[in-house]
Amino acid sequence: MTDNQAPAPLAISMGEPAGIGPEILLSAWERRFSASLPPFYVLGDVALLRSRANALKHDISFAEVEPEDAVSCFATALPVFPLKNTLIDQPGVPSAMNAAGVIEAIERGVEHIFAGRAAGLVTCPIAKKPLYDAGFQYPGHTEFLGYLAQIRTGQPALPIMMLAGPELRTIPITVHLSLEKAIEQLSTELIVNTARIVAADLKSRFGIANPRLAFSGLNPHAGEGGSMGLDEIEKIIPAIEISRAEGIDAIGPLPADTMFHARARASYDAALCMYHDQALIPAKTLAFDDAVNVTLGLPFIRTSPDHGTAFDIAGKGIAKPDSLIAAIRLARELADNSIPTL
Ligand SMILES: NC(=O)c1ccc[n+]([C@@H]2O[C@H](COP(=O)([O-])OP(=O)(O)OC[C@H]3O[C@@H](n4cnc5c(N)ncnc54)[C@H](O)[C@@H]3O)[C@@H](O)[C@H]2O)c1
Ligand SMILES: N[C@H](C(=O)O)[C@H](O)COP(=O)(O)O
Repeated sequence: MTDNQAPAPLAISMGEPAGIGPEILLSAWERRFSASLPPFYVLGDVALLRSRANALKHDISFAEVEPEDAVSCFATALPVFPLKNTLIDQPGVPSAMNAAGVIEAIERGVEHIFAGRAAGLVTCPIAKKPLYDAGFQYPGHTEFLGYLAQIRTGQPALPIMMLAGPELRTIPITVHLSLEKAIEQLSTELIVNTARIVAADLKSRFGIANPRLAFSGLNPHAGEGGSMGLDEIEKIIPAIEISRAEGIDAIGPLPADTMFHARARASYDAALCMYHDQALIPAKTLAFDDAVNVTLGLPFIRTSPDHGTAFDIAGKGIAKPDSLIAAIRLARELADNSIPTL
């Protein structure tokens, strides 16, 4: 970007076509003025978006564009960068046939960011199963984006999932694994590496000068002194001690059942949790409509709504765009405030 150019727009991948991604995109664009949304373009399939708009009676104009033209047409038409792969339009019925297009949208978003054509990537939800059925090797966006960053920079990436809502930020240290495998994967090294990235990104991207991190226990009552499990003594406490020695303001291990009430939340800026549900249940319970999934540890900005594909309501026109709107706003804020690392 030069001094007299508008900042690059945000790219939004359309996500799973059979889910609510297409319709929340339409609704978000319709609220572009009332919600003061920054310009964005969709990496998607115009025919599918148009057909969903017609079915749901949205009166929307579409413009097939290159990213550079998205800002100028954003006020009057929903800008769409067309994918090479076409997508089947069957709300509520996911198909592995759409996997190539779903993956292409994410890849192109990253390509546009590295080319300076997009300021950040917002991803609409994907369903993991149809992608796995088509041979996709990554648990979700988070790990796939880490891979894409790594092949572009040549640097190893440890992408970290964070759910950020108005009152709580949580990080699952292990993510899309069975509980049994999550416990196996949990290690002092993984906890320490995660804490380093969280502390660094809360400083550089979220403007928190000295982030306070709270670590959960794994077992009931954080192990009750070793009588309900040894993971706290063997893995978590050593990780907290290493983090403190590195200058991170770290507390814990805290019993996970009592660390999310309002008074407890006031004592930290982010909660590092040992497995997926420990982190995502409080985040989504407190702020399902407002929380955003942010990937830390990447050399670019990526946000996403906190919810999934919601097949049960896809195509019905009742999906709320609020979390997507929050994800768009946060991506713009982070892109504008972060120190560029590309
Ligand atoms: N970022 C992502 O890509 C992402 C995130 C979470 C889940 N998923 C995927 O989504 C699929 C479905 O997951 P799930 O059923 O556990 O969760 P979900 O978030 O899709 O749905 C849970 C419940 O919330 C409702 N809901 C979700 N979003 C809504 C919205 N915007 N407005 C109104 N109601 C909404 C749904 O109708 C459903 O009743 C899975 O395949 C999962 O892998 C993807
Ligand atoms: N576990 C996440 C959630 O429920 O919000 C999720 O599936 C998203 O994962 P990716 O952003 O890695 O696709």
